[in-house]
Amino acid sequence: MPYEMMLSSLVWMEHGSACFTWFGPTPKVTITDPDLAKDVLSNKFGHFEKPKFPTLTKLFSDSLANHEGEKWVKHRRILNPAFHLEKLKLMLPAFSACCEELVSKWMESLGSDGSYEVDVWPEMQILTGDVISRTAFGSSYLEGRRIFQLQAEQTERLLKCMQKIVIPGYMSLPTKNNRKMHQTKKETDSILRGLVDKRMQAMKEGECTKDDLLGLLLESNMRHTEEDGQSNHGLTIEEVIEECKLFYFAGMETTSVLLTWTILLLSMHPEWQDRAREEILGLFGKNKPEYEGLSRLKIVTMILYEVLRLYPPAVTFTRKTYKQMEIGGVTYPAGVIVELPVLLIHHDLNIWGSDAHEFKPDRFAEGISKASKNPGAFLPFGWGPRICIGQNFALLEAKMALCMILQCFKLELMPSYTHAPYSMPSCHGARWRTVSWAWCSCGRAAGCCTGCGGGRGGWSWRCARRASAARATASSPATSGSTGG
Ligand code: HEM
Repeated sequence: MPYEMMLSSLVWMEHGSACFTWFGPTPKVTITDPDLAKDVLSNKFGHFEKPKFPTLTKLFSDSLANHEGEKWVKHRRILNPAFHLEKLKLMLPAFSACCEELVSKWMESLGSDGSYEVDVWPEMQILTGDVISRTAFGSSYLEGRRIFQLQAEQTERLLKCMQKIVIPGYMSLPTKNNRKMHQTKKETDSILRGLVDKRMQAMKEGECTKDDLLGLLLESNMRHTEEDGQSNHGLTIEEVIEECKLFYFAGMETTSVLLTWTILLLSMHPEWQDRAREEILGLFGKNKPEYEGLSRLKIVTMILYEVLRLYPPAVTFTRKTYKQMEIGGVTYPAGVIVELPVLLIHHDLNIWGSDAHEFKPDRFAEGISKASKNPGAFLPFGWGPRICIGQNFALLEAKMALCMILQCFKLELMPSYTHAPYSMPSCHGARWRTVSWAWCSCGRAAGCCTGCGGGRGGWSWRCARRASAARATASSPATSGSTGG
């Protein structure tokens, strides 16, 4: 675990809800009071910004997640409608097509005893990568898949040189790794440009649907060109390309981590698995889930919230003071990093009770606001103006996947699974954060991915210390006669 994170963690235990450390030469305050965290995230006076890493932004995605000020407002305004419920409903067939592929693959893999050992995390990464490909690129989703592979490779390479990235100019040196990263960016941009050009042509000829994410972004581009030719009103093609890349980074890894933990926890808590399945079969039987039914799922929603509380895919958020600013009675100068460790807020015994570390979906029975002593202490998707734009997308996708899996399979935990969760830089996708937190809910292990050499990066929860992912047994009720539905 990087030293500063260990230090933050220890200092926090010793000194309470705000503690001070250094991030290299930059002062850092870690705030665990949810009300103060929400003050920071709501950014009422515009005094906070996201910490900046221009070289990384250029190599990965210069998009909504990095923009500030008017540019952010413009991009958020254009992207928001793509995630409205009406649009999400149109994306449901893409969600279910991807889940159907997964379920069929598992079915075909069943052995003579009617069961199949599943390495859950990679399976969920493929699923959520496919969902992004299909919802972003519609019928061109197979070409989209290649982008997803390239983005994953790019992340792996970045993690390799993470320790050196703080050396000024390091990323401009012609090292093998750096050259490869520039090549990968070029290849990604060129595939995306090809997809965009093809789609623009089809849209001009009135051939093509505008209901996938790419279609919606291009519509904004076309409107701007047709109406007044001013770049203020729509996205340029380059901006569309950058936003498409962001969907992979922001939407793939996070949702796969949510689904992986959900499957793991349902395997560990068969009583909740049975309750979820009962609800699902009651609403849909063996039919394909539709939107109205998905929005009525109560038990499944409670389970997903509890998983997001215990293992939030984004474990910490960071901001930087842009001007002098007071937080909780302390005045900070410009340039201080403010870290908001959501993971710790979600496990605070004073807020969630003495069972805070346990899986108890019942705490969400009366909704988020009644789940703890502080209604604002549940922040898996962030808060304020920069709250996750894809939260409804992610929850709908997760519900669809769970429904279709539990309709067909009973999940059991493999005896070889070791429960030793720790946060780690995400090797197969990215949520880039400047600093992070390593902490273990079971108190047995904390550390970061030795394969990547640790360092700063995107962090997500990893579920087993030894295996690359946890394994679960899936057995088809149809063939094994077990209680699957
Ligand atoms: C379980 C799944 C997800 C989780 C836990 C999650 C979490 C988050 C969090 C915590 C933030 C705010 C970060 C901050 O304030 O620094 C965020 C922002 C964002 N998320 Fe998600 N996310 C998820 C899924 C998705 C999906 C599926 C998409 C898109 C397809 C997406 C797109 C974005 C974007 C574009 C932003 C930046 C918003 C802005 O800066 O205005 N996310 N996400």
